[in-house]
Amino acid sequence: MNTLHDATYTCQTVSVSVPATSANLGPGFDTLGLALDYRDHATFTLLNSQNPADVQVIIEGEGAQSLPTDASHLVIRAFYQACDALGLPKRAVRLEAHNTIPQSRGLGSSAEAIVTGVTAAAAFAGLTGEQAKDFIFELAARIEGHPDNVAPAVYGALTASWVTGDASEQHYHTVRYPVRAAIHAWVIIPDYQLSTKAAREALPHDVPRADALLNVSRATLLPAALVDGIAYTSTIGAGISTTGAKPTGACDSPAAQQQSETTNIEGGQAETASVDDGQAGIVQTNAVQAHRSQTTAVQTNAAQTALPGQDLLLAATEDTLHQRYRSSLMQPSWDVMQALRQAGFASTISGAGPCVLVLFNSTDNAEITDGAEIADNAVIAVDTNSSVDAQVDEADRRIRAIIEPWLHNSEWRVIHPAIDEHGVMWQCTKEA
Ligand SMILES: Nc1ncnc2c1ncn2[C@@H]1O[C@H](COP(=O)(O)OP(=O)(O)O)[C@@H](O)[C@H]1O
Ligand SMILES: N[C@@H](CCOP(=O)(O)O)C(=O)O
Repeated sequence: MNTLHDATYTCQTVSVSVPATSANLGPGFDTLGLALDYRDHATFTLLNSQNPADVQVIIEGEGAQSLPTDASHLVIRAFYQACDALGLPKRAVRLEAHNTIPQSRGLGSSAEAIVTGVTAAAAFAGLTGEQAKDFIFELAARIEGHPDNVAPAVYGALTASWVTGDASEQHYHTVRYPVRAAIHAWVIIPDYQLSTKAAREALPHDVPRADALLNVSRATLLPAALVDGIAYTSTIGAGISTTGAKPTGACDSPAAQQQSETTNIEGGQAETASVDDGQAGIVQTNAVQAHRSQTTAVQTNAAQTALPGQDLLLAATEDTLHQRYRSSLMQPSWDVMQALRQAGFASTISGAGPCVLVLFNSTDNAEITDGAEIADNAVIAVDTNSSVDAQVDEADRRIRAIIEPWLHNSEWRVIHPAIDEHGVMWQCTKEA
C-alpha cells in the first residue's frame, strides 16, 4: 500500500472497540462474515519515547496469560504497519487491552486485533468517516490475508467480500447487508483452540463440481435468509418467475420499507456508512461498484410453497467446501453442529472453528410448530402465537438442552450476542 500522506499525530489518546465476527458463514468460505456484538476494547496513549521498543502492553481478560507484551503483540505490529502506510512517524505507545473475544476459536480475534491496531493509527492521523473505514478495511484485510472477518469487524452486519488483482497486488472489496431484526445468534464456545493456520492447511486444492455447485446455490440464498428487505418464497414444479410480486408466506420485515442507516460513533461524531436502495436493503461500502441488488429477490410460482424462515436458514447455511475437510480437527464441534442441524437449528462452524454459530429466525415459525410434546433432540417446536421474546427464550432453552452433553462438566459455554450493526468504533482525546 502506498503512503497516503505524511501524517501527524492529532490527539494524545485513542480508544478503539471492535466486534467479534463469524466468518465462512455456511457456504461463504473466505467471503461471508457476520459481526457479533461481543467486543474487545483497547486504549492507546502516546508516550514520549520515539522508540517503538519502549512500547507498553497491559492485557486484561482473554490472552492476559498468553499474549506477548512487547512490540511483537499483533495489535502493536498492525499499528506500526498502519503508521508506515500513513506516513505517521513511529512513537512508543501504551496499549491497554480489555479482551473478551476468545482467541483461536473462530470468532475473528486475529482480525479484531489487526483492525484495532490499524484503527488506532488511522485515528491518531486524524482520518474520519468512510475514508478511515476504507483505509482500515483495505490494510487490515491485506495483513490478515483474507477479508471475511475484517469486513464485518470494520463495517458491522453481514458482509460479502471479494479479492481482485493477482498475488503481486491484491485489492479487497465488500458489500454490507443490514441483517433483519428477526435473526438471532448463539455461539457455542468449546474448551479447546484451533489455529486458523492449521485449519487452512486441511483444505483440499480442488473440490468436486457438484460440491462447488451446491455451495454457490446456498451462498446465493443466504441474503434472502438474513437480509432485511429481501422477501422470499420457494418454487416447486414448472412455473413462471414473476420477480417483484409478494407471495403468500414471504417473510418481508416491515423494516424493509424503511431507510436503513448505520451510525458509527467516532470521536463523538456521527458517521453514516450506508445507502439504502429502498428495496433490497443492501448497502454498499468501500470500493464497491455496481453490485447493488436491483430488485426484491422474489420468485413466485403458481404452485408455490413458502419456504419459511427456519428451513431457508438451514438450506442457506449448508456447505460442502470447507467444514467437513476440517471436521477431524474439531470433532466435538462437528458433532454439536450436526446435532443442532438435525434438530432444525441452522448451525455452522464459525470461522475456521472450533466455535459453532447458530442462527434462528424469530418470525415465520409455522414449519417448526407441531404443538406436540417434543423430546429435547427432536425438531424444534416453537409456538408461533407466542411473542418474539418467548420464541427466542424457547430456542435458547432448546439449544442448551441439545448441547447439554458437551456443556456438562466442561469449560464449554454458550453466548447469545446481538448482531452488531456498527463495526469498529473509536474515539480520540486530545489531552492525556
Ligand atoms: N486481542 C488480541 N491481541 C493480540 N493478539 C491477538 C489477539 N487476538 C488474537 N491474537 C493473535 O491471533 C492468534 C489467533 O488467531 P487465529 O488463529 O486466526 O484465531 P481466531 O479464529 O481467533 O482469529 C492468537 O494466537 C494471537 O497470536
Ligand atoms: N476464511 C477464514 C476464516 C478464519 O476465521 P477465524 O475467525 O477462524 O480467524 C478461514 O477459514 O481460514
